[in-house]
Amino acid sequence: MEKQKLVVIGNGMAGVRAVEEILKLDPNRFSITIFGSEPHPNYNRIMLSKVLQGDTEISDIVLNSLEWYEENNITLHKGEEVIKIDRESKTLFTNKGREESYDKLIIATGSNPLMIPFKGIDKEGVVTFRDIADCEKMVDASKQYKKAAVIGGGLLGLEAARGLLNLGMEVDVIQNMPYVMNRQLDETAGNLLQKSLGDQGMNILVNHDTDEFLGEERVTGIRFKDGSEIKADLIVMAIGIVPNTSLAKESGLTVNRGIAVDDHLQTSDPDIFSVGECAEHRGIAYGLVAPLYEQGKVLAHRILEQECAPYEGSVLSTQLKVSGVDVFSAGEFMEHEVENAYAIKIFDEVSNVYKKLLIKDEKLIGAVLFGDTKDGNKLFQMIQKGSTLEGLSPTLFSTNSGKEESLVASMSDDDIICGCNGVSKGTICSAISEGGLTSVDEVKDATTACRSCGGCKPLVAELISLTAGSEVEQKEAICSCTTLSRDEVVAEIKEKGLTHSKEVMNVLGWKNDEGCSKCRPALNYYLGMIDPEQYEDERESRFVNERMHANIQKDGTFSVVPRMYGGVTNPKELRKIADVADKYNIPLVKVTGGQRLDLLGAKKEDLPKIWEELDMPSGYAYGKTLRTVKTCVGESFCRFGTQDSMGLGIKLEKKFERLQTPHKVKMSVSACPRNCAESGIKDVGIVGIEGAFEIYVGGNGGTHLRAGDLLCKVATEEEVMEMSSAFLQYYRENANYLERTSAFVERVGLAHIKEVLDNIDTRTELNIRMDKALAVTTDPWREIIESKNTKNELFTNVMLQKG
Ligand SMILES: Cc1cc2nc3c(=O)[nH]c(=O)nc-3n(C[C@H](O)[C@H](O)[C@H](O)COP(=O)(O)OP(=O)(O)OC[C@H]3O[C@@H](n4cnc5c(N)ncnc54)[C@H](O)[C@@H]3O)c2cc1C
Ligand SMILES: NC(=O)c1ccc[n+]([C@@H]2O[C@H](COP(=O)([O-])OP(=O)(O)OC[C@H]3O[C@@H](n4cnc5c(N)ncnc54)[C@H](O)[C@@H]3O)[C@@H](O)[C@H]2O)c1
Ligand code: SF4
Ligand code: FES
Repeated sequence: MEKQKLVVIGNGMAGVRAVEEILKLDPNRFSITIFGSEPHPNYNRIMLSKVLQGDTEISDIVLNSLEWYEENNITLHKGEEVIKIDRESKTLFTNKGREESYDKLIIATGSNPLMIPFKGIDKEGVVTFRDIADCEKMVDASKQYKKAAVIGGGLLGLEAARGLLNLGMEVDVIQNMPYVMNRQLDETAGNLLQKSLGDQGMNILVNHDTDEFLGEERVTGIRFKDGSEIKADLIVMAIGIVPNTSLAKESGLTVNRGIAVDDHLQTSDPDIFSVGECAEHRGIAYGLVAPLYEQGKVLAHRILEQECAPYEGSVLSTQLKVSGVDVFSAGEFMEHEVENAYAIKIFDEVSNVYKKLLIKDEKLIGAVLFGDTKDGNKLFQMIQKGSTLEGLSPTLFSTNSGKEESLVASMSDDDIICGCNGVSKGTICSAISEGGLTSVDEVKDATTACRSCGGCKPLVAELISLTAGSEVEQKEAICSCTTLSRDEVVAEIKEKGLTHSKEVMNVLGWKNDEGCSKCRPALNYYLGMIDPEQYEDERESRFVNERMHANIQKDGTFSVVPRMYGGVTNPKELRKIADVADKYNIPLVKVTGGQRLDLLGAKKEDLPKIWEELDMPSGYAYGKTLRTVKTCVGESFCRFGTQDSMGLGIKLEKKFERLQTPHKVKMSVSACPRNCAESGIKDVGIVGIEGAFEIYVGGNGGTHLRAGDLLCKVATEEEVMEMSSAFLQYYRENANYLERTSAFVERVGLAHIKEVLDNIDTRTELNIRMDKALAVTTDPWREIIESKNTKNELFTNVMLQKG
């Protein structure tokens, strides 16, 4: 039988997923052609937020590679826009002059960003956030401009704002309502979120109605209706979306807000279907992938004339993709907007945990969670099923964030783990046991779970542990270029004697020959850690700060922090610093939390001269290395001091300076339990007690505040040096790249670390390997000053890459 011709307009997430569903059911029925106006294969639009935030790269977010289209005999016309549909002759016309006939047509043209015609909206510097091109525009703008304003405090606006902050811009978020995410949260949760984002550096202006964009050719600011103004040289419009229906409308299909479809995604023309954000089903045009993927499944059955339950609409759940903020909303969220509904609320103002459940007819109809969202999935299931509150775990009403048992074990097989892709616990568990799967990426390939927003990864990882149990250790691939975990990669490097990142990628069958932003720096670290004597550092694999040996600042200048061992300095050093600050017009000299001086605002081209004139070692304030050893004044001056904290701190810093570690390491020494040097929140913190020292490990004073665990008590400074060295070497050899000691200690367990380090032979071997690693380190500033080539390459003629 000759194949029917299926044409899809729109090469986005919903259209291509519908095609995948069709191919799954019957790969031979249609000859398939897809038109996409973007010049890319289908990519994960959701992850653009993460690209902007610097967590991943464009190359990592492709969902269907060009090979996939080829393997499935799909003709893809990318970068080509369909401009007309002639339903009479069943023919399409494109902007490149092509005519294409069809038997069946799917319209999956998505949405356009909503634009309000504010005066001045056509000025340069006003952008939307919808596709790769928009993302690139924002990244480019951030290199030249400083002040961004995002109009719209919804999911998109807040994710864009976080990205722009990460790109070094100052960001105002303009919201015309009393609080942010008003379409998903009540006021209490909205205010908590606002506070938390404010703490991250976002300046949120609520109840602000934009009147006009100011400036000549390029925007320079915004005037509000109350007459007030702010400066802005980049404006991102994120005030919602409008279904892209113009083609459908012009061809005479029934269009309301979106293209009207029935419960089988058929439009008013029996040979034309529509799916995704452009389609309107029972009056709703959805803007999240989960419903669009559900639609794709039903469409596939219908177009292949196979039996399938109709699509009856979806309940929505959302999560904001901004790290450090846990917020969840599903179903109804305003009790007074639903007749006869009431709410159960808990608000712990100390830990900032808020939970609200909405109930009607004793059934759960909605939930809002802030600060502790791990029950989100379970609640979402209950809302979808219309469950009663019976059987609701009492832990749901706890505000003890993060400490309770996870609920994944208690979920039933038909509970959905991956909301975006509708994958149940049962499906994932079967795939794990039948396929012997051990990594999240393998589960993704086998089931599609984790393929969209990635929010379900922790649950999938937990299921791998639960299902595979002790037989298989749960593993997570180091990045999407490979299915191998960190431990496997390290073992292979050792066993096969691999010496370069490229060689690792080749020999271990990397999917992407060039690697990605995750694996390149990680491999560079692992190779150096395994064979410090032979390995040559691959500078190009490092993040920008580490390549430049200085921290890049918002305005493109750099900061210079020379070493001050133990936070101790002298008049000679201070004079040199003052002279350099004067000579190179350093705008700000700041005392850091690590007890040293930071020269902020240095010009890139001045860095080598500044280093040379300072003639002090690099303080590595930019590196995945030992940063500082903070000390209290101790017995020399303090009447409580029982130990020489400064002396010991200087010894530690001199020993471990320049040590490459999986993430930054901070140490400190306090000479009594009053702990003036904050030893309880350092990666390695020493506390002097009568006649002995306590060593604490895994402390963290940053975003994830954690008190260190007492590793041991020792009597002498020599033992402190030996034990700290053994711990740090064990961490270097066993932690994942970019894993802080706090996460490492929690993951492997203090008891395990104690057991390893209690063994005198192991401890000695760790110390020997540590000494080998330290023996080959040199001061990077001095190295650059002495190498004309590196100096030229880095400081005269290079473009900075994002890193
Ligand atoms: C930054 C960002 C973050 C997001 N985060 C989330 C999230 O966390 N969770 C979630 O569920 N959803 C999220 N979304 C929404 C989600 O990405 C969309 O719901 C989804 O991509 C919609 O799929 P679609 O196929 O309908 O539209 P699109 O993915 O937009 O695809 C439509 C495609 O059709 C093409 N097209 C349009 N007209 C034509 C034409 N005439 N000819 C040829 N091609 C045409 C367009 O260029 C586009 O590539 C996010 C969206 C953005 C922008
Ligand atoms: N994490 C996620 O799930 C996620 C992330 C990004 C985008 N998305 C989806 O992308 C789509 C677009 O997101 P969005 O945030 O633009 O839409 P939205 O409709 O969710 O939010 C728009 C926000 O802009 C505000 N607004 C409207 N007009 C305004 C004006 N004139 N001035 C200031 N503020 C104004 C609204 O009050 C609202 O808070 C949505 O479908 C969303 O679900 C989802
Ligand atoms: S930690 Fe103890 S010894 Fe050190 S300065 Fe504070 S009080 Fe003095
Ligand atoms: S929940 Fe979004 S990918 Fe699984």
